[in-house]
Amino acid sequence: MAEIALQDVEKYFGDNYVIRKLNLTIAHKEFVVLLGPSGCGKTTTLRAIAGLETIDTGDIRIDGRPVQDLRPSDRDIAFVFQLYALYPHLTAYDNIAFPLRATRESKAAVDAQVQAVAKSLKIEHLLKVRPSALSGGDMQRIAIGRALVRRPKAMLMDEPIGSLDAKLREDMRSELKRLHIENDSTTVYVTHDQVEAMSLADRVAIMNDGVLQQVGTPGEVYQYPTNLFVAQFIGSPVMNILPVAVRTTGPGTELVVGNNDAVFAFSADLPKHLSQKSYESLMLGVRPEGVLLVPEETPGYIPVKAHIIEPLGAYDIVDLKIGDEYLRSRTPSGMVKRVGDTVWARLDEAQTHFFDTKSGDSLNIRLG
Ligand SMILES: Nc1ncnc2c1ncn2[C@@H]1O[C@H](COP(=O)(O)OP(=O)(O)OP(=O)(O)O)[C@@H](O)[C@H]1O
Repeated sequence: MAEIALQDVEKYFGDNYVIRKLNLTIAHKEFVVLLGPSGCGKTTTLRAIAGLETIDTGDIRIDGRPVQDLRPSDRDIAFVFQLYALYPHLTAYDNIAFPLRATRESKAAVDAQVQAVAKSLKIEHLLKVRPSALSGGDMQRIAIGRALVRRPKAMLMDEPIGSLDAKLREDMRSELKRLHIENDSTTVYVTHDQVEAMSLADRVAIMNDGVLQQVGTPGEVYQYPTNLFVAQFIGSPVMNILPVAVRTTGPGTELVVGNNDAVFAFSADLPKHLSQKSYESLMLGVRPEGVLLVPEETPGYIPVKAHIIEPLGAYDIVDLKIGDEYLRSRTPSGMVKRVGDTVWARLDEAQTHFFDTKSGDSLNIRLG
């Protein structure tokens, strides 16, 4: 069992808060990713759980037991850093076996555990090698092996694959996922890479400026972002955000962009209170896949001009210019032939979001 609970946790460095009123419970066996831009307090949160950093107020509990007064070594938690922190003079085998030295287990028992971890990480052939002769990916496998060998209740990982090249990062992502399934240890993982977060996490906890913004499954944070920050931090290319006004018509509603530069028809009725909001107070959010394009004039679609086309192989990203605003659309590759071409656009109502401009909060209007 290892449930990690943070309650009203706050941390200050001097007068600046780094973590503010953080409430987050990581369930037994859960894989939670702390995601956010550089400096938002992710590492400090992780170090506080590990006991490497004190907190100013609040409570951190592991399996219900307050741990603030426990030393890091008494918390039964393993830590993997971005930089491998291996002992250069020891072989991979001895690096992995290192945490078991203090346990006074027999040589045979230590060997069995090291071999089991090496097998699971597919590094049996590297055990006699010293770190200086290993690639970055292999060094990180050894560092993970050293963390796993103790069978800790919980694993804390701080950007463990951040320094690897793109291909290796992808391989390691799948391996980390498999290892988590095999080992079942509660995992808290820090990254600023949203793709990594989405692919690994049971739940993603998004932080900004020391404040937890939203916690949810990758699907929840992608589909129902709680505010403009989350909406634009999750997803690539980023969600389109533009000021709009809502106009009620006979059969439905219209969304007006700019000075009548584009008027998108909505078949669904939008809540009446939206039409009272002005351009300054209402933001439309729609992901590029929610901006639907067709090459020919079609009822329900409005004409727009292609401004930039980015061919990405599997699909294209097409920027449309609407007055002073831009709207990005994800389209089948080659559908829009040339920059300057007129194409026809409509918004997928089910994929639209509305935000209050001032607070940035989602108005929680779900259509479709
Ligand atoms: N020991 C310290 N003394 C003073 N300020 C600190 C200390 N450690 C961290 N900070 C500051 O606290 C803030 C949060 O740092 P933290 O490392 O937790 O952020 P992060 O989200 O993990 O960022 P990164 O991804 O860049 O590591 C930063 O502004 C950082 O400069």
